[in-house]
Amino acid sequence: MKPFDPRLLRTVPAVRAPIAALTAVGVLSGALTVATAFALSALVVAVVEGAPVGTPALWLAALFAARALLAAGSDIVSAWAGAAVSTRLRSALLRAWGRLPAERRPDPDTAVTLATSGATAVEPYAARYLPTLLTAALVPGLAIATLAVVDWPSAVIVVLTLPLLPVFAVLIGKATQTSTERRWVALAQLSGHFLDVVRGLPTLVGYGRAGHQVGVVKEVSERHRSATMATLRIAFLSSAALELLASISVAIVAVVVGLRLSWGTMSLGAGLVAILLSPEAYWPIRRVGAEFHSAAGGAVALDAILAHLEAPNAACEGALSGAPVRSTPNAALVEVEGVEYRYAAELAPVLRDLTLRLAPGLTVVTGPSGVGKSTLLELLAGLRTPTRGTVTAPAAHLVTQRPFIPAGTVRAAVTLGAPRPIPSIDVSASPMSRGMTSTRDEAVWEALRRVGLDGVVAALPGSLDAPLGDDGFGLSAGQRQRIALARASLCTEPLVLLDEPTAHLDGDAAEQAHALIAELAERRVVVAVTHRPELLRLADHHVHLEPVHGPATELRAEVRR
Ligand SMILES: Nc1ncnc2c1ncn2[C@@H]1O[C@H](COP(=O)(O)OP(=O)(O)OP(=O)(O)O)[C@@H](O)[C@H]1O
Repeated sequence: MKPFDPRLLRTVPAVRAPIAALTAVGVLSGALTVATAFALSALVVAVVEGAPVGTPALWLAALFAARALLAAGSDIVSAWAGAAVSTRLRSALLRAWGRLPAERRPDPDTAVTLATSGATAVEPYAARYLPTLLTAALVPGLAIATLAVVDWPSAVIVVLTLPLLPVFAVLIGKATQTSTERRWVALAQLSGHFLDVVRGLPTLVGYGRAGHQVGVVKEVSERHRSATMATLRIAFLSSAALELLASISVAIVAVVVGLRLSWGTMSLGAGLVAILLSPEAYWPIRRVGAEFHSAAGGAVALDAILAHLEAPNAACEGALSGAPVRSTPNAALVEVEGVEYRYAAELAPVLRDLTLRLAPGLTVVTGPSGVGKSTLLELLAGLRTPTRGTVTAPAAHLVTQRPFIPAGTVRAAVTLGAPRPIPSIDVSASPMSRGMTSTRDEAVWEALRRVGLDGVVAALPGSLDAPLGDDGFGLSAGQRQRIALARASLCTEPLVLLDEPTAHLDGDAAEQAHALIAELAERRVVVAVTHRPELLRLADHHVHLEPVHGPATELRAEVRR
């Protein structure tokens, strides 16, 4: 954990302006403090000597007002800067992960922690700690230089005692680093575990094991609590230690000034300025110590976030250096050349030495469970990178076994991923006229009609605007599949990949869906993994995968009808 990580300014250039503005505010406020010390001592001297107090009092009031205005302005700028930094880091992370193939993306626990609490934790680091650090590099110099002019012995005392503060701050910082890292690991475990529990809740409830998770979450939370308390203990102790050191140093200056005043070797004005100014030399460094503790979590999070933001570059370099990966032709050509795929280096390959050339039309992929059919679709979609060989494919639209349905309206679920505007389609055959308000809605109704869902949606309150819960809550498995197929019919990608698209459909619904798939295959390359003989009968090409030697899969047959 470095006190200052210049990668933040490099990777998120947008933060430079707010940090510079906050630093300028800090330095200006330091300069005003020096001026206030002079005005205050002039006022006291005037009172003691019975001189007119109007001018110094006016100056003092003006300086106090300016400092109050600056403090308010700095709060506003720092709140804005903090929010801007975390928002930009979050979107940079999501963009970077979106560009990566699935197997290079971080695991969901890490991703959730970094993009939520991680990015938020950087706020105090960027908005408070960094400006304070830069202010602390400038303001003590200003205070010491002024002291040297007004009263050089006081300046010497400050110069000799000031370095003790950073030395102690570094020693305490080392202890904080370990405890902060421990707290961060505990937080990642807590959120990861919580995510797993939420995901598996239906299964846990089904097996009567949900109650047990309460104890597990409690135990992980307890670990997080004790790690947080350890960090807070160090933070409070270190602040107290730095305060004590600074107070002793200021007391030394005050005692020496007092003695010299009593001996008559120093004027009252110079003595007052020395006593008022010397705390200003220590104050910014003490504040750095305090801010460091509130920003320590952010510094660790920032380190992890920047490592993730820099990783995609490394991945791109790997691709350019000749590793076999997917290439994207302009034509709708789909080729798989000598492909091997392993989920992890230590695991046996799932696919091995697979070579395919897929022509326009419907290709049906069959094979026993676990043979690697879904893996093949993910390779064709570019979500996975082959460990050996090449995949050449145009942009693809993938319908997975359990399609994702966003929370929102039926319209949003059907048009997810559809181009804007939706390409015009022939709706003359559509009997559905209710609720048609625009060309986009007409296309949505037509897509729903093709999968036999138009009647169901029209009967819903709000029809296309009917709300759907999280991940399509409220839809049956078959309706979810039909919405995904309707979505596929609106997409324009030249390659359509369907993983068991009609597994949950029977009778008429399956027949309608098969007809739609065959229709899609008239214009594009459609690859469907299925166990249904009805869909196989419609296929132009058939690819059968079989495990041959051990766990690896080889292509057993490619039959052209
Ligand atoms: N994330 C993963 N990590 C490790 N192994 C995996 C992972 N996902 C799948 N596998 C393994 O890869 C093999 C192929 O899985 P895949 O889902 O491609 O099979 P499939 O032919 O589509 O099966 P099904 O017909 O049951 O859907 C299986 O043995 C599976 O256990």
